[in-house]
Amino acid sequence: MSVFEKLKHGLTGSILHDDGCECTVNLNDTRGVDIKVEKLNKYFGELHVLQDIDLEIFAGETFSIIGPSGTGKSVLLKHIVKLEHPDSGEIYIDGFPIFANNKKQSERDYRYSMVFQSSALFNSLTVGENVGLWLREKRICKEYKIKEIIKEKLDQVGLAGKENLRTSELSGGMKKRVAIARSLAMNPDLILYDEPTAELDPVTTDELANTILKLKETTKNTTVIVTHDLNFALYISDRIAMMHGGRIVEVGTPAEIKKSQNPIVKGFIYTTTKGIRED
Ligand SMILES: Nc1ncnc2c1ncn2[C@@H]1O[C@H](COP(=O)(O)OP(=O)(O)OP(=O)(O)O)[C@@H](O)[C@H]1O
Repeated sequence: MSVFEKLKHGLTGSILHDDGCECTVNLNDTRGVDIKVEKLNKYFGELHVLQDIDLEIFAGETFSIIGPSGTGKSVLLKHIVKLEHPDSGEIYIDGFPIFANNKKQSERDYRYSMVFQSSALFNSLTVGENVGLWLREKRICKEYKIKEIIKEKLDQVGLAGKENLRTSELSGGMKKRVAIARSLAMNPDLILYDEPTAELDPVTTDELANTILKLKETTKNTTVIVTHDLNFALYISDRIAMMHGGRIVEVGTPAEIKKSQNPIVKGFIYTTTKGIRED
């Protein structure tokens, strides 16, 4: 399977040194990473999709990028995991320029994973097989340990005991949770979600929001979410950036975004919500 195929299925990683524990990678050393985007520009032909993007996402925070359709949110997210390359500018992860230098950053690189809009599960596999796929493929842990990890991750997303269900039997919300459990299997330092609430009904969206909030209590990773679901972003984020026309027009806490006097932000709030959830 090509790297791109793996990424399409939310699988990724950065597999490094053997630390002599029961897994070839020490999965317990998760940290949150700091992301600094500096003067990032991207063109697709004549289309200037990202225009001088400057942004800092702090280690461990849950950060959402909101904005109307076609403003470059997903393209920005793809740059963070190097699925796209900029025409100019740089992204620093923990101070390390990811485009300027291909050398390994330190003795312990960072691990990341992405949850795609479609969940992108393998339908021919069971829930447990989907969650353990990356660990098995990379032979990261012994089989008994992989089973433990699958159980733990399914527990964390509220799917305890569902290992043997066929993926095709699941509802959209359950698929999304399995996709998250699979992303968590490697204990990533950075987890990215592309439109996690797309295709979910309001109740399932609420459940997903609570799952992500609960995960925050037990994981140290940085979380970056691209969404046009403003209520969802306000509910789960530490901070939010609003994108419009390829630019970042506002960055702030949910309370600051709600009170923003920026006409673009006000317009977005007005047109996308029928009543913003109170704190
Ligand atoms: N690989 C590509 N080649 C050409 N144009 C692209 C490519 N990827 C994205 N675009 C264009 O870049 C612009 C921004 O796309 P992007 O997917 O980032 O939007 P978005 O803000 O995430 O909106 P949505 O929620 O609708 O996906 C769009 O006009 C899109 O058509």
